[in-house]
Amino acid sequence: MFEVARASANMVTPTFVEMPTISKTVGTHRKIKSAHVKTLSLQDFKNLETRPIFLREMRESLMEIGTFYIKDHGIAKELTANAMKTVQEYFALPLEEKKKMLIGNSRHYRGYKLIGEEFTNSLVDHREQLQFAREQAAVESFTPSISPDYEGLQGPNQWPASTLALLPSFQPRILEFMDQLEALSQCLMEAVALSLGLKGSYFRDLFGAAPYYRLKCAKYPSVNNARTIGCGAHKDTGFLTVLLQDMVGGLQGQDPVTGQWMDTKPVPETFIVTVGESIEKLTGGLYHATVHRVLNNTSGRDRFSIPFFFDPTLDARLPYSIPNLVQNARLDFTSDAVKGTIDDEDLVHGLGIASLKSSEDGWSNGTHIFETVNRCHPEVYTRWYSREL
Ligand SMILES: O=C(O)CCC(=O)C(=O)O
Ligand SMILES: [Fe+2]
Repeated sequence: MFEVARASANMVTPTFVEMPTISKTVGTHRKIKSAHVKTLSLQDFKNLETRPIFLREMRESLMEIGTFYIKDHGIAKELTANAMKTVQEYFALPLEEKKKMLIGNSRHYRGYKLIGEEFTNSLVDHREQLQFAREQAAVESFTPSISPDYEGLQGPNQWPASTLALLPSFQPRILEFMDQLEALSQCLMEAVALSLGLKGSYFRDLFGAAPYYRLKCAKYPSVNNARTIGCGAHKDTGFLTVLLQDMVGGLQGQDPVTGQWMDTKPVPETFIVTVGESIEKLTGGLYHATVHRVLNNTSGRDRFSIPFFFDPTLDARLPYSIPNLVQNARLDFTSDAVKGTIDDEDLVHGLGIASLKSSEDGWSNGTHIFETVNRCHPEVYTRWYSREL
């Protein structure tokens, strides 16, 4: 469906490209007037009077582009600024210090990754990375090549004592930021469910008590060499991504109709929200996972971003698609159930969640996530999971 473009050799600092107004139908449902990424206010979702408008805009954004900005999200400005600051301080540490936290040390795919060690579409991504996930005890019974691989993803993050001594607020700030992003993601998934005409708790039930999430902190150093790319073109693979970026710019999404790249400009006090391939699959393509990339950074300033990837619990089994989704018609979001004023049990379309969990018919979320992280960090697999162990 998409032509996945690569950075061209003469690519320079990105400038905003206003998309031409076009009207074209994609598949059976997608009518695009312009590839404009909307800004939605979470307060409009929380306010029952404005909720129907919010849901309409969310549905439209996810059908047409797959991305929107969220503002008034409830995460304090200071907390977000501190998270960004602590990430910048971490990346400024000497390489020897950062190497104490190498991702390869962790069976749970947590830690630091040097620049030039990740590839997307055979081109090296020009960024340093630091990975976290929910702080949990490891699965004690995990045995490589006997247990499902994905059980190995669960576990603690790396917190080297010397790093914590140098950056005392590092650990609490990261953990607090993940807690807040989890709460925001739960709320957004409730809105996604309602926007699809499902009951509000549809995904919450699917997500289980401990949704699996990952926080990726990235530094894209400013370089003179134009022949690299910050991060190659891809779709996120899971359910929901909530991304914080600084003011440098460089993130682009691909217009699903024209294939043109458009800048996802930094907007202060917002997060960028995208849905991934799992949602695209579950909705039978109704909701679109945006192809995106990060240009090579030649701005003269280092760029930092913090995407948060939110997915169901690792042992969840998911349906191949949600049956009976309304594909075309504009939904009427004014019913009492959508507005949260009555119990929304009656609103369920499709399969009951309980029957899915025990069913062998669905696909394994854990296996899907394991494949994703493993594609990005094969060195962890080689060290901890390979069959020769
Ligand atoms: O750094 C960014 O702005 C985007 C990164 C990204 O798309 C990813 O890591 O999946
Ligand atoms: Fe991405």
